[in-house]
Amino acid sequence: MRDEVDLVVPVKTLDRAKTRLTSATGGDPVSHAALALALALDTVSAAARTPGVRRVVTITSDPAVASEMAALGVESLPEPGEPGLNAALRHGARTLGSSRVGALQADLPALRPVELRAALDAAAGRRAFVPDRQGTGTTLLLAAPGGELDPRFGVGSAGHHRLSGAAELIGPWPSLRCDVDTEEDLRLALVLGLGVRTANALPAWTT
Ligand SMILES: Nc1nc2c(ncn2[C@@H]2O[C@H](COP(=O)(O)OP(=O)(O)OP(=O)(O)O)[C@@H](O)[C@H]2O)c(=O)[nH]1
Ligand SMILES: C=C(OP(=O)(O)O)C(=O)O
Repeated sequence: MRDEVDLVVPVKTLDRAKTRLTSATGGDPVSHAALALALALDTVSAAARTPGVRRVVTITSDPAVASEMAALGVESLPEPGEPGLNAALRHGARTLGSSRVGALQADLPALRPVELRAALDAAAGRRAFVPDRQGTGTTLLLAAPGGELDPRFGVGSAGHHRLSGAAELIGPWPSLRCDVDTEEDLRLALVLGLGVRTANALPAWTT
């Protein structure tokens, strides 16, 4: 039987999220929040449909995000007292107490379950990470079974995860490596095939 994994997905409050994408929505805060939410919902929906992913939990202090996730059947945990992305992920991983845990970024709107499954298989029981398409950031970090996640997300996180001893996984998984930070990333994700929520929240320039 396949090893099962529980995934923690961090989501900032929508009014602070995806600032590098602000120009894509013409500076309109309502459209921007809708796009940021759609990115996260499509990511989580694909992750939850991946065989062997037992549970997906978001970490967020935004009640609108928690409520939309609940409508998908996905539970949310509040942020811990300690600020920051890595603190949120450590808190989520420890709260879940899973036999195997991973952290997945919330901005993968083209994510295909078959590609996430292939990356989980490639980890083969190791603590491992998948770099983003530029090779500098990280889209997925997996703990070894029973091991600590030890997240080191932030600028240059691929290098930090590599230095921390995590195995680097690079495979034919464009949808897993295409995190959407900028308009250029959004255009590429559109070509790969966006999830339905992001497709519906796209700014006018894409149509
Ligand atoms: N819960 C939580 N999630 C965070 C925090 N910081 C970043 N994230 C999430 O971590 C993921 C990766 O962050 P980034 O790719 O930098 O996204 P972002 O911070 O929304 O985008 P920028 O504002 O453009 O930097 C996104 O899903 C964010 O929502 C945090 O402090 N708490
Ligand atoms: C926080 C990260 O995301 P990005 O580089 O996309 O901001 C990361 O990759 O560690």
